[in-house]
Amino acid sequence: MPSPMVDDAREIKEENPFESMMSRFDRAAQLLDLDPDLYAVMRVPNRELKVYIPVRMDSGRIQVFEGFRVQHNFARGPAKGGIRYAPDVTLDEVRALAAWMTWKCAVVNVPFGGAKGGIVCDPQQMSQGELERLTRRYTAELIDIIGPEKDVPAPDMNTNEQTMAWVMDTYSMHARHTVTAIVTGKPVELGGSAGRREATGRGLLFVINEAIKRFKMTPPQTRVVVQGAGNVGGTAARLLYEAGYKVVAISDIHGGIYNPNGLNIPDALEYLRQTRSFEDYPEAEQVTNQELLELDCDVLAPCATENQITSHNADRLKCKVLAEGANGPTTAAADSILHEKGVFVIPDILANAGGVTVSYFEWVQDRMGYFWREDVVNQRLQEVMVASFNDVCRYAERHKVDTRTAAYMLAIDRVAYDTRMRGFYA
Ligand SMILES: NC(=O)C1=CN([C@@H]2O[C@H](COP(=O)(O)OP(=O)(O)OC[C@H]3O[C@@H](n4cnc5c(N)ncnc54)[C@H](O)[C@@H]3O)[C@@H](O)[C@H]2O)C=CC1
Ligand SMILES: O=C(O)CCC(=O)C(=O)O
Repeated sequence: MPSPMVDDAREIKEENPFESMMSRFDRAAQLLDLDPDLYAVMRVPNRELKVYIPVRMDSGRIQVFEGFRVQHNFARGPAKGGIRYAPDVTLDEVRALAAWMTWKCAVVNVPFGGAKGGIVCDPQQMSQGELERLTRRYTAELIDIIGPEKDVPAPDMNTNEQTMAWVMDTYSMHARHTVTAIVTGKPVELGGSAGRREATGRGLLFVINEAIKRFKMTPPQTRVVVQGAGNVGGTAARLLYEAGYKVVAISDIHGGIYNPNGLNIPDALEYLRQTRSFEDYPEAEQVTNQELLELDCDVLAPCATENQITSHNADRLKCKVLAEGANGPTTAAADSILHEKGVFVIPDILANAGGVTVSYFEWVQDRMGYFWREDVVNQRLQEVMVASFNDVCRYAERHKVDTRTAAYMLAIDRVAYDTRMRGFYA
């Protein structure tokens, strides 16, 4: 038996998202034989900002929250990435998420770099007024480093269209005119794009459609398990259900439900909306999030948070396809286990890139002042997702590497090319 201390040390390292991101980056950089100077530039973030945000709570007292914005890379354009509100956000997590944005934007070839923001808070315990004051003050603290040509925030876990409307309004107050292109994921009525709300889940559907073709399967033959029922998981489950897939399980943070014959997803999501939990949902077995990941299925779509598939449970997965809707749901230590098992991985930086792709469309529409129909947005999203899926698969075949390594290599290659051409590291 390993001593608990040794085991704990390994666990802490394995579950640090920044370590997971860096170990994949290093492997891809090595396989690309990346120039050492470029490696030195690309392995670190461009800028990290830490802010302390005083907020007057409803009680009348001031509470000070810690917040971050990490701008990882600008080589391909303005930095881009969401803002996360959660009690356990750390700087290392935001660093990893910012880097993943750089690689993701490069995989789908949109002209952005990568950034991410986070505030350590528990939004479930805060009123709308407290959240609004927190968001406005955080935006004011970032005002010098964000902007349509600098860094364009978007929603992530526990933030939404309302949060983005507050960011846009605060930025616009400082600019003395309305600046819609400062954020994406806004309400459609305020310059948001049709289809952005569903874009990450829809993008996931498009790449799953491509992946099952490789197994000669059709949607009705394909059993899908979805972890998470928020913007990404809830939307993906609904769209997969509407496309004829058999969605056999879904969960939220408290646990999930399973029916091997398939769930009625719109009904289950409505139940969740009304009762705020899947508990006691009829005609389904209750499962924990750990049990859900190990269910017999064809496609497993972790769409909740990081570190769900680790060296401890990867060998117990039963899926053929792992479609990573969340950022970083799999630790680097689990990669080789999945590879040996022959699981076809659609890595996060490809699988969940539908969100930032439509965010790019939103930024373009805001700058044009001309808005596209939803079917046009969805059609263009499909083109990008299918082309990017094929790019990654071709790259994997040509270089004889797994799909995750291929996605990193493709992304790093593109960012390195632009960095070298600009010459700003010289
Ligand atoms: N919203 C977006 O457009 C994009 C989000 N992502 C990523 O997708 C993931 C989910 O984001 P959203 O759906 O936007 O967040 P959300 O806040 O709308 O939903 C998160 C869902 O995951 C569940 N959850 C949270 N912690 C959990 C845990 N420990 N175990 C099981 N379930 C848990 C929640 O109950 C909720 O159902 C995150 O990793 C995020 O970074 C990636 C690309 C774009
Ligand atoms: O839409 C965006 O700009 C970024 C969404 C996001 O945070 C992500 O893809 O992880």
